[in-house]
Amino acid sequence: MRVCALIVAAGRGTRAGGLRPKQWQFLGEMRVIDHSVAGFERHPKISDIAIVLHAGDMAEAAAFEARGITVVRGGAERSASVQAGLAALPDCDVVLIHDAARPCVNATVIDGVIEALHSHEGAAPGLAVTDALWTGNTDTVTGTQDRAGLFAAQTPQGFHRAAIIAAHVQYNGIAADDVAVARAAGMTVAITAGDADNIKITTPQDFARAARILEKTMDIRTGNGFDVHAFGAGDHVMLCGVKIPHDQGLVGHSDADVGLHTLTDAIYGALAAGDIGTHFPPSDPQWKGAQSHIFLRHAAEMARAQGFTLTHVDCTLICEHPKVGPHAQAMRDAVAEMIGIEVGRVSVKATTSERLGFTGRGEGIACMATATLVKS
Ligand SMILES: Nc1ccn([C@@H]2O[C@H](COP(=O)(O)OP(=O)(O)OP(=O)(O)O)[C@@H](O)[C@H]2O)c(=O)n1
Ligand SMILES: C[C@](O)(CO)[C@H](O)COP(=O)(O)O
Repeated sequence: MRVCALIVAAGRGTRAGGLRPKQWQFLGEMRVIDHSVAGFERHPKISDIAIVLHAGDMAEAAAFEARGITVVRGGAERSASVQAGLAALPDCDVVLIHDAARPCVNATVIDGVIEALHSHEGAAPGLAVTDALWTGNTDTVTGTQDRAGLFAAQTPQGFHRAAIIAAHVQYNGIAADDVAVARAAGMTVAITAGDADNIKITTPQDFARAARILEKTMDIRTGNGFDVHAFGAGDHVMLCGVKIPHDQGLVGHSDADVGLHTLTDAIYGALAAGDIGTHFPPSDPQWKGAQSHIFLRHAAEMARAQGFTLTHVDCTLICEHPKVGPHAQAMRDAVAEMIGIEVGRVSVKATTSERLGFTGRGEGIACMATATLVKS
């Protein structure tokens, strides 16, 4: 299932105040909209992102477009902005529609919506109302309201793409959200787990709340890895999961895939969880001749179990031969499959050492790698 995100940011933020609309104001180092977009950019299941901007903010479009994000001009009401975004959306099966004004969205909330869309036409996060509810005028309670069965609606609200486009076309009037539009068209919408931290910035006080939430929840880690294997007898080498015919092999306890070992160490490094030898000791005979994807999958699974999303890996192989370029795409595909992220987040490249040192003399292959992990 191909999943797109549509982030609406064309409102004027009148209730929040400030010199610029709320989505352009800063929360720490980044603007509100940047936090919201980053929540989807780093999510491994999101393939494309479109954002909707106000006509007066289109000067901001180029910076997003340079990152591969589709930008479209919004309308006077939120639902008009959503419709403009839906019309410009890249090809996908389902779309998650999110307020730019919700910068603290996390991967668990997004995952819940995506999961529910396998069995429902629509799905959106909600929080059961826990406070007592009153009706009132400005300073006096005029009545109470039963809270049973009431939910506070959040975004992202997810739908099968064709169905929500049709629902918006036939909707008359101004909708509170896309769930209202979907339900008016007869779609069923599942309620998934919302998060009290997934607040919408609406009033001036919400900026400080959102900043506290982001400070508390964001954990970004970078790990690096380095490994070397010597050439020995053989007729092929394994590099990043790809078998490459060569007049020598690489020597090692396992299949000696120097690329996968380095990537594995980069992930363990980001988790501060030792190195490949800690988890798969070379003294243990069960790993003799083992396929190295076992090690990389273990590291990626460990990251996931600790609540991290692997957002990017970058690996540089250092050798004179074999030539890596013709195999780089197959290597990227293989690594992406092993660690369960999009291939666009996997980089495999190579360099020579200009005939200097042990790699230059063709005695072995070295590799360095970086992995980025995010918990939000
Ligand atoms: N014509 C509009 C109105 C709203 N939005 C977006 O819809 C989200 C939720 O709307 P809301 O919080 O009501 O934002 P504003 O309309 O900007 O706020 P206000 O009502 O205070 O002016 C925001 O990300 C906002 O930018 C939009 O894209 N186009
Ligand atoms: C879509 C929404 O975020 C759901 O809670 C909300 O309805 C949009 O904002 P508004 O404050 O209701 O305009």
